[in-house]
Amino acid sequence: MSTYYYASKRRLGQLSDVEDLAAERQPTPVHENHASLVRSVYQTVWNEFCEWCKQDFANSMNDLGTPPVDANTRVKDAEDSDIVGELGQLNLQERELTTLTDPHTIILEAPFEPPPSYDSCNPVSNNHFTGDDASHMPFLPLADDPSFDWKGYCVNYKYFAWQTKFFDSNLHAMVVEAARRLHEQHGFSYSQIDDTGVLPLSLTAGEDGVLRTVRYQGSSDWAGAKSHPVPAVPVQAEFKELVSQFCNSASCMMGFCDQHVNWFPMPPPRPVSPRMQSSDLFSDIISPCGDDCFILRVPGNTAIETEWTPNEIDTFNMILDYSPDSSPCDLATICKKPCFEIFKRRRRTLPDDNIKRRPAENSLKRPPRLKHTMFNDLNSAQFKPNAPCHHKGPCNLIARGAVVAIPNYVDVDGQAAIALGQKQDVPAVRNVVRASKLIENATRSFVESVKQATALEVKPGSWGVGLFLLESADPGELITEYVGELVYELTTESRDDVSMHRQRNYLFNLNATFALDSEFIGNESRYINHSEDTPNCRAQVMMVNGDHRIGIYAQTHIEAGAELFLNYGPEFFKAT
Ligand SMILES: C[S@@+](CC[C@H](N)C(=O)[O-])C[C@H]1O[C@@H](n2cnc3c(N)ncnc32)[C@H](O)[C@@H]1O
Repeated sequence: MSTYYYASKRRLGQLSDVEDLAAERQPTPVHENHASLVRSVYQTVWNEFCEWCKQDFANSMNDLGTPPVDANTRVKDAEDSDIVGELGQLNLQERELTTLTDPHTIILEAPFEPPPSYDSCNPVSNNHFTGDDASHMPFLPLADDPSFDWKGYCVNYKYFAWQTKFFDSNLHAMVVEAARRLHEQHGFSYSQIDDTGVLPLSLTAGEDGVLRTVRYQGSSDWAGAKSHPVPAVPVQAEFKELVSQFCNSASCMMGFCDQHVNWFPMPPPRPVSPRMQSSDLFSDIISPCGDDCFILRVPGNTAIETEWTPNEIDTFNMILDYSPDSSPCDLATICKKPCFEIFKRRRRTLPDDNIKRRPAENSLKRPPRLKHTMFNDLNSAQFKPNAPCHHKGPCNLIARGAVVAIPNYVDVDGQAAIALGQKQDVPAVRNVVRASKLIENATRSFVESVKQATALEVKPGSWGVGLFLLESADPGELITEYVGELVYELTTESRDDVSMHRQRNYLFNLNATFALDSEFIGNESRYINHSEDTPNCRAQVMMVNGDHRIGIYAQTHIEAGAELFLNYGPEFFKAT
């Protein structure tokens, strides 16, 4: 039996609605079912798009070409006419050919030397957040270098870039146009279209649904690419997504800033298998966490237990999924439950028989290794967020620069944390306002200092390229800021492999989580070479408005024209 569909602005919702309309409206083409109508519309759109593509391509090619040679045009001089005769297509009408020489052969004495390897680096003025690029491998670096351990390098990555989703703007445009027609002309809802499973991209599914990303459709001139369907995403979801694009650093003034907004969200943490059986948990405890500590309540204890709500149980189970070997004392604090109850529940949830004790490191993974090739602020072990600066004029090592953390958490002394919940408290709010003012001033002070920092020159130095001062600097003076990509641990490891091989490294260790890499983007500070004995600069990590930033300061008086040196630290040149 065939089903009839009708061209209607009305949203059909259910297929049965269609039959109710049969008496009122003229039937349009006959189809077997929803899927075949979707297929037919998509086919039409596809054909239209391909036709347009051919035409568009032909137009583009015509735009590139010179006007066709006019058969009546006379080529003026004999030399030119010879060439026209020989090359046929070449239009020399407009060209001035002055000299022509006979072709000759150049015999090379020796093959070309391979060009020296070089580092390209895009100039930037502030840090860019990259995070972790170790999940997919964009390309195999040094693929033509047999001495590069590419197998070792691949271990750093989960998969190749071409295994990730590919965004095809043409396909996207066709799917959107087919959806628009199905919705507007045939009354399909977007989820009905999805349910047929015919279109190659889902319209509504989660973050990747085509309707969510409809604004990325590209700049195609095809008429279909310009007619967007009404987004099916609920307003709240759309709003939530939009808000998430704003910088989550309360003190950052930039919309869509690439340092704070995570455009490529980190994958969620992966569940971890427990390695410790119940008895192992005792070995880490130095002293009981309180009267309810599990080490005081031996098995068989009959103490009355508290009631656990389903929500509390869910939270506990979720924490166990990701951190199954945490001590019951810690979990007691997190879950706000007596420690011995945590211990008992853990034993029930993760029975000892199911726990395989095994070595900490997965044997498939490369063992962790020391990062030898990162330099850092030599005082980083004592790193404390610097206090807000109250001084006038630029920041330097003596008038220590600017500040601290997110304004909502900082009081005027840069010490006491003010909980967000206390914002209604007037003195606290006043402090917050004053603190934000200080932070604003201090940030400006640091940024201005960097802008006004000393003039520099990059040229061949003591080791490859070096950085030179063009005017003198006094001790403590800010010379420049070290900027680059903020990368996570895994990315640091993968980039380290390439750096080690090329023996050129631009990674600056910021803290346990982040490093700054100026291999691909950075400024002139990436060229500062190392000197263990006579460094004339020093690097210092500072908190500026909630971000780690690295100031490069003069350590001694430096004369104009001198090359700058940092002490990279004892680990940098150690071989693995
Ligand atoms: C941050 S970069 C400095 C700029 C580098 N000279 C260049 O040409 O791009 C660090 C790299 O410079 C080289 N380098 C710097 N100081 C050195 C030194 N004292 N001895 C040997 N190599 C040094 C090493 O290759 C090191 O990995």
